[in-house]
Amino acid sequence: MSTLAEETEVVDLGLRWVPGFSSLGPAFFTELRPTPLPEPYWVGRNLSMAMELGLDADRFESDDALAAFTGNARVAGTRTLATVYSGHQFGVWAGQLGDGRAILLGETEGGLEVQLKGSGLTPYSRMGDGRAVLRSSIREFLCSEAMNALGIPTTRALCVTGSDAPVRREEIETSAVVTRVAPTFIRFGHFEHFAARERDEELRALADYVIDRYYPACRTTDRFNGNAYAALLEAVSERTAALLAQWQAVGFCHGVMNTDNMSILGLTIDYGPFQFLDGFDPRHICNHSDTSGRYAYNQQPNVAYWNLFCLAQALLPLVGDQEIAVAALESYKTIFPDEYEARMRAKLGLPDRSDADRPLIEQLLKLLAQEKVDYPIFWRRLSRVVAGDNPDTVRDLFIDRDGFDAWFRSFTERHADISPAKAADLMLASNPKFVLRNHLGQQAIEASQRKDHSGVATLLALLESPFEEHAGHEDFAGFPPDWASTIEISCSS
Ligand SMILES: Nc1ncnc2c1ncn2[C@@H]1O[C@H](COP(=O)(O)OP(=O)(O)OP(=O)(O)O)[C@@H](O)[C@H]1O
Ligand SMILES: [Mg+2]
Repeated sequence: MSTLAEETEVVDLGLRWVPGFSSLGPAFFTELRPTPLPEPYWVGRNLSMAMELGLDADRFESDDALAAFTGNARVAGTRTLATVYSGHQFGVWAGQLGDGRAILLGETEGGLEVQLKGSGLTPYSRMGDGRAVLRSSIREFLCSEAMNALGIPTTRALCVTGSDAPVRREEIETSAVVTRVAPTFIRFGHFEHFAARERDEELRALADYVIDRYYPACRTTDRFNGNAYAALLEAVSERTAALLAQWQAVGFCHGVMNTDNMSILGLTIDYGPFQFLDGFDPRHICNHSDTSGRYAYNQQPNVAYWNLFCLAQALLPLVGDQEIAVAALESYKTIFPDEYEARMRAKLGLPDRSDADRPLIEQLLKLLAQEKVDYPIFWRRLSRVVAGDNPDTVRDLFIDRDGFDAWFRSFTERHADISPAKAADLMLASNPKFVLRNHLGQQAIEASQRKDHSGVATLLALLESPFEEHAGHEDFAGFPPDWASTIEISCSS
């Protein structure tokens, strides 16, 4: 851990910083400096994120930026810190956790927090080394941006820097730092931390901060007799429901839905063992360490609700009434299915809702699951069929042709009164051609490990506009190779 007394180079990135999270006071964090990494190099840079941050493109390419985003130089105007949180991991109370390898640089004037993940030990590192490996940093970098381009709320990623400094996981790997961006990185676990310690004053300060900054409408609501904390719980619950609907519709498995990995803003956070489904298997478990399948794909909506229940428990001292707290979670049960159905309707090219939609979706999912049909390819091909391609391109994905034909007849009947051009447009904008499948990430990672970072840049460019055709890049939109199923992604990162 670098103490504040040590002197490091100071660089000016031309960004203006505001106190943000640090204004909450020292009960919420430890102020400290990142630990430098030797001889850093660029692995990936995201120019569009830099523009959103207000970071000048030339400055972003500079050695100053390389040093700043590795944690090797101090950024003028920042007060770097690691925050404390607790959480439930795999359904069990884990006690104090905290940013064990993430250090907050600060918040920009534009209201975005910038955080370095993998930047060294903190008081919350427990048994860890404070580092992140290149492999997992590239995955986080690419997936953050892929999710954003899919329109799914997420923390963002500005860049990845690497260093040959060794880190020990199952084997020796090299280190990297991913620079993440979000309005706030506050998690359910931050609230659980102060609730578990019965520190109501800090709990209230945190809730007030979150309401004032991110949910101001909770102050003026009539819901729950004007109980702002119940309104906050309801708002978080609704955002989480909408997020989960998007994950399920796109086929995203998070892999570690612990309460410390649940964003108070309903953002996807902590890209560890995540996976986009290849073949559609509702029981798919993407995390090799998740032996019981607690976080299997089809469990995610229920787990999110369970996690919201933990948040409700944490907020109970502020809400003041158990019945109100439970009532504030109630809308999850209607918003999740409604949002999910809306997403699936868009994937099916249906602009308006009908009672026939739910059975149409359910029958399709049953068919897809029966044969583990490739999920992204099915949807993209179906979109192209509505745009004019031969239906056999989809039919050929199924062994049970009769089953598919019966479903396709219902699908065609449902489309009878819909303009094919309109439906095709909706489908091609709802069913991505490019998703960050495990094997694509793996290829880019292996090249980067050989110091060829061009694969990261290529993937980023495709994933930043995943609904475009990108002629000449068909290889990135094809079936996964056989070896893809042997990739094991665990919590080790
Ligand atoms: N290599 C490490 N060194 C120190 N702490 C770690 C390390 N890996 C994980 N942790 C800590 O263990 C806890 C659980 O880790 P988890 O995998 O959920 O998070 P993470 O991937 O480190 O980060 P985040 O949730 O910020 O994306 C967190 O407190 C995290 O900071
Ligand atoms: Mg985490």
